[in-house]
Amino acid sequence: MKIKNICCIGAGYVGGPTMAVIAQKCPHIQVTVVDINEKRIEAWNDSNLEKLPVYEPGLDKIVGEARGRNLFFSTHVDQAIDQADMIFISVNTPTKTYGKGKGMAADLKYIELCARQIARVATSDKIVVEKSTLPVRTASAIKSILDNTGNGSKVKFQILSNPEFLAEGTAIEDLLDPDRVLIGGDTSTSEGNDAIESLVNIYANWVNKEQILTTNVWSSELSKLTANAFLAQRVSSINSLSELCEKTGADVNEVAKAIGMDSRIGSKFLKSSVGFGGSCFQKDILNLVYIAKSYGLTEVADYWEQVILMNDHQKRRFAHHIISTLFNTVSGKKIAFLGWAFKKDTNDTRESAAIYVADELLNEQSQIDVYDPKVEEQQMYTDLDYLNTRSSKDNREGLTVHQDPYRACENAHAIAVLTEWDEFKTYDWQKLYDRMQKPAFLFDGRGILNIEELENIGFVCYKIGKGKDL
Ligand SMILES: NC(=O)c1ccc[n+]([C@@H]2O[C@H](COP(=O)([O-])OP(=O)(O)OC[C@H]3O[C@@H](n4cnc5c(N)ncnc54)[C@H](O)[C@@H]3O)[C@@H](O)[C@H]2O)c1
Ligand SMILES: O=c1ccn([C@@H]2O[C@H](COP(=O)(O)OP(=O)(O)O[C@H]3O[C@H](CO)[C@@H](O)[C@H](O)[C@H]3O)[C@@H](O)[C@H]2O)c(=O)[nH]1
Repeated sequence: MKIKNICCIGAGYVGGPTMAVIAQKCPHIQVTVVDINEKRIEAWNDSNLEKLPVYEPGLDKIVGEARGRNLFFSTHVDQAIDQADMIFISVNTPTKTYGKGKGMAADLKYIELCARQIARVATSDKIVVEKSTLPVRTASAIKSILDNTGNGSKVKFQILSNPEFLAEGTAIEDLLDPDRVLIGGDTSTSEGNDAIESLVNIYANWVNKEQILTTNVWSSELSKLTANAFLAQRVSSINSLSELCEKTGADVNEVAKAIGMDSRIGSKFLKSSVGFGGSCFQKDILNLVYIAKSYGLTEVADYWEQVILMNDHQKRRFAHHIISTLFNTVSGKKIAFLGWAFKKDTNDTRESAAIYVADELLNEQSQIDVYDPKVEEQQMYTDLDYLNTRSSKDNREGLTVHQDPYRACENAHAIAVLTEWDEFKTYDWQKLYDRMQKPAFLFDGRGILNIEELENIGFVCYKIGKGKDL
């Protein structure tokens, strides 16, 4: 089947950039991205490309090129579903916050709503593509809803799994030049194979066929969770060793370089940090743990859960190190945060380590002053309020947001680097030092600053994973 019209449900961090790239690379296909969030759609349609709801390097240019030509953002979900030959579901699948599986399982209510809506609205055959990250075997639930509700008896549906592997901050490069594209489908029927081929042909407009991998649906669904678990495991592994480095006089960056040069290990994802964040790693590993438990695989579940426990420890450890270094009290002391996003080059803050470190320090009655080049003030308060640790009013009193890093650091007792934004390396650190309380402490949670230079200025420095010479 030659696809002419695509609908994507969910205009978020995945739906927006992914569809923008498909539209740019396939001018012959009309792509409509729909969302129930009117504000988000308005922002995607803003004539000022700096106001797009997702910040990603290079995204503005691609949206500018394709929008209005064959890329559209709309709130008319039913209409877009009905017109499409292929529907991507790219809605959020957060960790459940209630009921059975609370705190572990993926909440699939948005996925189910989409499936029911497609079944209700569709009047012609559709290929439905799972773009969201889903527990293994979700496709069978979607198929059952599609086949048994609405027009399901008259209209034929094929379900594909096409998980997205882009990382935020590099989404456009990842989409334009992916390591692989994974497509899972019903390989046992000719209709299933035709559907797979339709999607392969879309990606083949810019991705080499050798990099487009086709599998059965369950392998595809499980590979996504597995990839994230392996990546996060590397970060937790190196973070666990950062603590040992600090005790023994080793330097975690040197250790990472030394082991990463072994081609069997590889050098990527070995950067020790204040802990991984982002909307995916924690959620997807918890989901994997939940699935393993639900099959009675206790050892498998415990093995992967440790990746999360290590990450929680790393965030807490960083906050406690700040407190103990500042003479065991931060009450009334001003701590400047450089960075709030979960990594550089994104405005996304979901599960950012900064939120948890701030929460620990606010519990100790510290005053926090934050500067982040891309995160909006309101988002930081929403992140803290979401934890439900204290009142909104207390969060606003405890945390102040600045537009200027030098103002954020003025009179601070300490600076903590929580995100690895490149601009932090270019600051006039002497000027920052001069404006701070003394001793001026610096906690580099991302290992990006030149500690020797900062110590020469007079800073008392802590760099994650760097032990003192014994
Ligand atoms: N963020 C990433 O880097 C990333 C990468 C790969 C995969 N994923 C996966 O992709 C999925 C989406 O993630 P995201 O970060 O884009 O989420 P997001 O929260 O940024 O976007 C999801 C959007 O879906 C919309 N939505 C929810 N229900 C809807 C409905 N019934 N009809 C129309 N719109 C609806 C929401 O309003 C929201 O705008 C998740 O499953 C996630 O795990 C995310
Ligand atoms: O060596 C490293 C690498 C990453 N991180 C941290 O790990 C988190 C996640 O980073 P990254 O994986 O680069 O960003 P995400 O956007 O969360 O992307 C991950 O999650 C996505 C959602 O599922 C997947 O699509 C991607 O392939 C996967 O990399 C961030 O806090 C990083 O700072 C480290 O601390 N050290």
